[in-house]
Amino acid sequence: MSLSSLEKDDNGQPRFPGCSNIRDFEFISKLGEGTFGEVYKARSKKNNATVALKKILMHHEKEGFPITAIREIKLLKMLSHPNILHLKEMAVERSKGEGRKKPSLYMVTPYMEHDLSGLLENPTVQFTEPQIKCYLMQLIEGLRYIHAQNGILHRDMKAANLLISNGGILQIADFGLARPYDEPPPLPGKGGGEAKREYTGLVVTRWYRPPELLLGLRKYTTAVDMWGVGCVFGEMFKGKPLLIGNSDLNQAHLIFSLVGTPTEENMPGWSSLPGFENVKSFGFKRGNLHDEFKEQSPTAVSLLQELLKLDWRKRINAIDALKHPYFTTKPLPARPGEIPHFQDSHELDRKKFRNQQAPMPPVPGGGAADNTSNGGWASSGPRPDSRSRIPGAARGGRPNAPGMPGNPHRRGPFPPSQRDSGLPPRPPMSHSQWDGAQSSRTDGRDDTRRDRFNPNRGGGGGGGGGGGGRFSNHNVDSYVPNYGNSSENPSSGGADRRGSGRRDYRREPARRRSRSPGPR
Ligand SMILES: Nc1ncnc2c1ncn2[C@@H]1O[C@H](COP(=O)(O)OP(=O)(O)OP(=O)(O)O)[C@@H](O)[C@H]1O
Repeated sequence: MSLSSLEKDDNGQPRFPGCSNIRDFEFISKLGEGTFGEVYKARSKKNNATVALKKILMHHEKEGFPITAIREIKLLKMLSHPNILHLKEMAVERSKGEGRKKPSLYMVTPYMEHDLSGLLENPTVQFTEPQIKCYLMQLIEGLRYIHAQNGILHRDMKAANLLISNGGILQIADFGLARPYDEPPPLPGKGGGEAKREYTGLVVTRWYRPPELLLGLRKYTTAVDMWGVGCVFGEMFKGKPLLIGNSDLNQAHLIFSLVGTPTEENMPGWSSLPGFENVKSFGFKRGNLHDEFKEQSPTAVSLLQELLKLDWRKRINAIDALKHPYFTTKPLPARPGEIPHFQDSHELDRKKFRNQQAPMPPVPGGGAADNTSNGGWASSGPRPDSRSRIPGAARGGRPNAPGMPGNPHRRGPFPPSQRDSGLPPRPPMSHSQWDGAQSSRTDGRDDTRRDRFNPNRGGGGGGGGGGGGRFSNHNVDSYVPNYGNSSENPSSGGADRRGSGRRDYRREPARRRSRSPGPR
């Protein structure tokens, strides 16, 4: 196709298929701000559709289009599933009168009213068990599609990357760290299987990072995403992230406190992994998962245990997880259309939620009062039965906050002043960032929160263990990527954009990035 044969836009610029001009959209508000993109709510002037526009940030213009964005676009274009965010098109923004300045690019996706992290933070929202089952099932459906049907690893499973519409549909988003998986897809009854090749270890946000990655396994599998599912599942019950580690070592400690310490029986081969030396002195722990989730049903705890298995080869895969009795035991999963509408809740709304008044008492019949201008229930569907509301899944503030009365598993209707102090911070950043980088985040989990972060507040368990090596017992990671190994150089790919250090690429020397092929 020649340029001259293309349709032209209002400025006489060629209009590529699948690519709009940013002026075709009216910006409404900012939804999110990640390391690699800013996300806005907008309306299409062409068809009035509400969309999300993710601006691809060109931190280092000279180096061209970021590899993470190329990967994300390529994968999202390839995938088509109700539980995977749909990339509708791209939009170009050409700045006027700025000479040869490169245009900005936006990914255009349907607008989703919530992300799971924002929804869990919304004090007016109370999850019911059918609702949790409904979201969890859709999450696993999405993963079965990418793992078993498309051979893709997501590698950044976390609540903030799970988008939820007011129609009750959950979609997996943020494929910036995803990659094709070069092994046979998972098979029924075979857990995660084993990988033959090595991949970069600098993936997955710390709180959702599985034990094998923390211990340095490079031949990892789709089971890394399933661990994240277990963390998200637990988070839906608790109303806050399940394992809030303040360093990689502390993360491992929290994991072992919950599911027990590794042995050659429950995690064969663990003593040969690079991180072994640093955790071997932790001392035996049986794991307190049953206690932590004693209010939940036996089938819920059973599925949680399957997802949070130390042995990645035996960790349940997406195909088998969908067949777990949890989904066929009463209360049954809600149908997406039955879930009530909630006030829009994104990561950036966290600040707003923290300033909100104490929540209204839940309206009869479950769910929560909607305090948006239309007031009350915006739901078109029936409200869930209040009897199916689950213990421990109550909403409104971080449990376990100092001085909090009542059940530690419960997100009770605490006054905002108390909630405010109790929010978990984002996973801490790398040492270099702690040394004074200014953050551009404005979402209430902004980096300034690190000043207030109490390293001993991570939900039980101290660092322990020896320093150095893969882990250290400081409040920062010693887990620094080795840029000497070019085949594994993660620096421009974003592998470390979060996770072990949330390294800020804007601060990486350009010469490192330019050689980088991104995370592998
Ligand atoms: N289609 C969408 N509809 C509504 N909100 C969205 C949409 N896409 C993204 N968001 C919001 O923007 C946030 C960041 O999006 P995304 O994770 O894709 O960007 P990112 O730059 O990779 O962020 P991070 O570095 O924090 O992972 C999401 O958590 C969500 O709150």
